[in-house]
Amino acid sequence: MGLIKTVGLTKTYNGTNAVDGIDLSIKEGVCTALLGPNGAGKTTTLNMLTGLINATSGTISFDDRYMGDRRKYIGYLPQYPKFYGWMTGEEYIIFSGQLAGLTKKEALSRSDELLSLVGLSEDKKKRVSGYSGGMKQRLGIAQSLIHSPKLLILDEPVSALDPIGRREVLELMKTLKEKTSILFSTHVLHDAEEICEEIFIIKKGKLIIEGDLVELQRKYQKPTIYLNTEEPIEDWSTTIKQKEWLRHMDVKKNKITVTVEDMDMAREALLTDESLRKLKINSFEVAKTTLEDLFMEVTGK
Ligand SMILES: Nc1ncnc2c1ncn2[C@@H]1O[C@H](COP(=O)(O)OP(=O)(O)OP(=O)(O)O)[C@@H](O)[C@H]1O
Repeated sequence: MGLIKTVGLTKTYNGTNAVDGIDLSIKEGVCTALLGPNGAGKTTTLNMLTGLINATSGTISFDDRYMGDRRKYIGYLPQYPKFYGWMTGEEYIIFSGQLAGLTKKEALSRSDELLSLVGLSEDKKKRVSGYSGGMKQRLGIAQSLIHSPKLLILDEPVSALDPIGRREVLELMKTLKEKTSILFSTHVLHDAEEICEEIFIIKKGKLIIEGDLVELQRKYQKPTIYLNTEEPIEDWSTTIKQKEWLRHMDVKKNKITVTVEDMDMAREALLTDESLRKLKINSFEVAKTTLEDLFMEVTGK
């Protein structure tokens, strides 16, 4: 079984399912992204996994090896973490450590270790109010690791950051995933593609695509021809519909997207097609669809 598994996970607010029967299995030793547009239900899902809110229905189970309250095994960084700006980074981590049940001495030593891990050793005596966005996120990640969790859950950890902050946090996540399983939410496919092995795409509370990132990238990498004509195309598609090389065709006014099995056959057939030759062609582009195309399509962007 996965490190954490949900069956039929559902959260209903005012009669509407914010999360609608999601079955997830988060693997150990893997970085997983929960992807989806705004309002898809990512935060609600993560909040149920962390135990911050209760599910309306469905179950959440942690691997049998980890007994008792699952919060012992989860480190969590919310989407909008709050810090005491007047504390130094070090004081904040020590304070968090003591809240997590460490003695002051243990918290001090753990804070040294964690602040070094997140690259904040040199700034540990500075007040948090003077930290950049990226530094604050890294401090938040250090805090979420205080009790050595098995699974680190990060809600949109880079969304609010400038490019430098994003890079800092993504690089840190790459280092952390070597030691800790990570589940993070994002609405940016590129972030997931950069650091994840597994992805779950949700939309309107439902899971629509899941699996190994490389397999999904391969699966959705299809040869495609994008055709653009001067005039809208009327009923041209009927000649193409029967072709064995055609996988899918989408005609929108003067734009045709033809996803094909065999690019050579398709190219030749299209370029010699009588009805097509009568059209004024503005562009004929040969490319490959990507997971990004699919993501854009399913998220309606
Ligand atoms: N406490 C609440 N009461 C009522 N509706 C809520 C509550 N929390 C979330 N929702 C609704 O549930 C849906 C999912 O919200 P959620 O915050 O989980 O989405 P999200 O994918 O994290 O979006 P974002 O990227 O904008 O944070 C939204 O329609 C939201 O308005």
